[in-house]
Amino acid sequence: MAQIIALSRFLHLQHPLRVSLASLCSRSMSSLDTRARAVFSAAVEGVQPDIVLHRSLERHGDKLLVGGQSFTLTNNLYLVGFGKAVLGMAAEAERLVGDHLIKGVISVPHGIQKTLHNHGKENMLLENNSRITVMEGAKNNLPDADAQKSAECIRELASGLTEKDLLLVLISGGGSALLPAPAPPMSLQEKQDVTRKLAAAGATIQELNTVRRALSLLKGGGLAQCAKPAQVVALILSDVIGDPLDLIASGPTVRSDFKPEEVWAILDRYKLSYSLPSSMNEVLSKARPHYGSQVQEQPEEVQDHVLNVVIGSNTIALECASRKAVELGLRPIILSPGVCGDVHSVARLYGLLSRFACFPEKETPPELAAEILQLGPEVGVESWDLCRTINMLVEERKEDWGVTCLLAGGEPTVQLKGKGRGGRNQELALRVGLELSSDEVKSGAVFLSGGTDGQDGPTEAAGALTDGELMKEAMSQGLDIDGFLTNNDSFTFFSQLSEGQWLLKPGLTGTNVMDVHAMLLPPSPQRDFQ
Ligand SMILES: Nc1ncnc2c1ncn2[C@@H]1O[C@H](COP(=O)(O)OP(=O)(O)OP(=O)(O)O)[C@@H](O)[C@H]1O
Ligand SMILES: O=C(O)[C@H](O)CO
Repeated sequence: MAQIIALSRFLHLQHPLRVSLASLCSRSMSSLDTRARAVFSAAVEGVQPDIVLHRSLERHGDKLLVGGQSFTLTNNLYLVGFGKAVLGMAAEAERLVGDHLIKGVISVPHGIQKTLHNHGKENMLLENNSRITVMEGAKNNLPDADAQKSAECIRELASGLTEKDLLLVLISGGGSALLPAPAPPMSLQEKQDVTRKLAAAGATIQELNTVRRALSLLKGGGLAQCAKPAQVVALILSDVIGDPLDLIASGPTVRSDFKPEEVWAILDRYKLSYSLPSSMNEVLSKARPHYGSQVQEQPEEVQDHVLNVVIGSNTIALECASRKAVELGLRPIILSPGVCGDVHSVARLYGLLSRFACFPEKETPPELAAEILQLGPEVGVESWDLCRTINMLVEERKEDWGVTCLLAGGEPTVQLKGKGRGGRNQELALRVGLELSSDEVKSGAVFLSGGTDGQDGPTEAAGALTDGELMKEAMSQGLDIDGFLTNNDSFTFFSQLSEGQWLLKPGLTGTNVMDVHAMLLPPSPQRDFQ
C-alpha cells in the first residue's frame, strides 16, 4: 500500500498526465486515508446534537422516558439551553415533545443560525412557529452583554416555575460563555477580565470553570436552584475529558461544593490574587458550599429534583467510529477518550505505537513497550489502557488480523510561540507525520486528527491526515516542515502540501465532543515471523 501511495504521489506531482493517471489509481491510492476519513465522519455523525437527543429521549404518549426515569407531560414543559450545539438539540426536542412545550429560551453563539443555514443543516434550525426563543451572543466565545441578556431571560424563565412543571435544560460546550450571570456586586466586565487573564495564563478548563462557578449566580447548580420546585432534566453533550458534570459549561444544574481555598489556590497559581477587583473579593468571601455563590448552604436532598444525563461524549463518538471501522474491514482498538498533554508527547506516543504494531520481527523489544507505558501520565492515558492496547497489538501481530484502526480522543495542547495559522489537530498530524517518516522501517500507517466541531483553531479545517511519506513529499515540494512548526503554521503547511489534499475539511458539524484521532496500521510488509 505504501508503494502505491508513493507511486500515486509521484504521478500526482511529476507526470505531465498527472491528473488522469493519478485519478486512475486514486481508488487504491486512497484506500487507507479514505477509510480514516470515513471513520472520523462516523464519529462525528454519532454525536450530532439531534441524533444524541433523539437517542436519549423516549416518548410514549404523555410519558417521557429519560435516563431510566419517567416524567408525565401535561402541557407543563419548559426548555432552556446554552452552548454551541444546543440549537440542534432544541430543534429535535421540539420535534419530539413540542406539543407539550409552553416556552423555551436558548443562548447560542453569535451567527450560528446563519452559519448552519449556509451549511445546509436545516435539521438543526427551529421552525418559524417555534415556541423557543433563540438568543445569539458571546462573540468569539467570550461572555458579552448579549449573552448576559440571554442568561437573564433563562433565569427569569426558571425562577417562575412551579412543582407541576418540567424544565428541560440543554447543555453543551461553550455554555459557560453563553450563560454569564456575575454574582453582584461583580460586573460582567470584571468577571470577563478574570477569566480572560486565567485563560491567557494557561489555566485548564477545570481551573477556569472552578473559578467561574464561584463567581456566578447560575453556574455551580445555581440554575437548578432557581428552577426549584420544578423537576429539572439536564441533557448534556460533554466537551470535557472524563465528562465531569460539575465542570461542563460550569455545571449550572449540578450542586457544587464550593471550597474557597481551591479558588484562591488557582488564582495564586496564576499570580492573580493581588490584582483582583474588590467586588470579586467580596463575592468570594461571602460564598459558602452551596448552589451558586449567593445562596446559603443547602442540604444534599435539594438535588432530588434534578436529573443530569450525559447524552453525548467523546466515548460515544469513538464507539461509533469503532463500529464504522468494523464495517470497513478494520480491526478497531479504542485506546482512550482522555488524550491530553502537549502535542509533542502525544505525537511521540503515536510514533511509538505505530513502531510497536509494525515491528518487523517476531518479538517486539520490551524497551518499546516500556517507553510507551512511561509516556502514559504525560498524555492522560491510564496504564491499563496502554497495557490493553499493547496486548491487543501483540495478538493482532500473531494472528495477522489485517489493518488495525487505533482510535482515541481528547484535547491535546499546543504551546503557541509562532504567529502562523493552525490548530492542535493539524499540528499533531504534522508531528505524527514526522514520527512516521523517521522510522527506518516504514509502517505504512495513516494518521488522522480532527476536531469534532469541524474547526481546528482559527482555520477552516477540522484537522489533517498524514503518513510516513510526509517528509519526502514536503521536501520534494520545497516545504520546510521545521519552519512551519516553529511558527505554529500547520494550516499553511497542509494547505500548500499537495494542493491541500491532506487537510480534513468536513465544514462546521454543529456538535463538539473534543477531538478524534484514528491511526490505521497495516500489517508489517516484512511479516515473515508466522
Ligand atoms: N496557530 C496555531 N497552531 C496550533 N494551535 C493553535 C493555533 N492557534 C490556535 N491554536 C489552538 O487552537 C485552540 C483553540 O481552537 P478552537 O477554537 O478549535 O478550540 P476548542 O478548544 O476546540 O474550542 P471549543 O472547545 O470551544 O470548541 C487552542 O487550543 C489553541 O492553542
Ligand atoms: O463552556 C465551557 O465551560 C467549556 O466548553 C467546557 O464545557
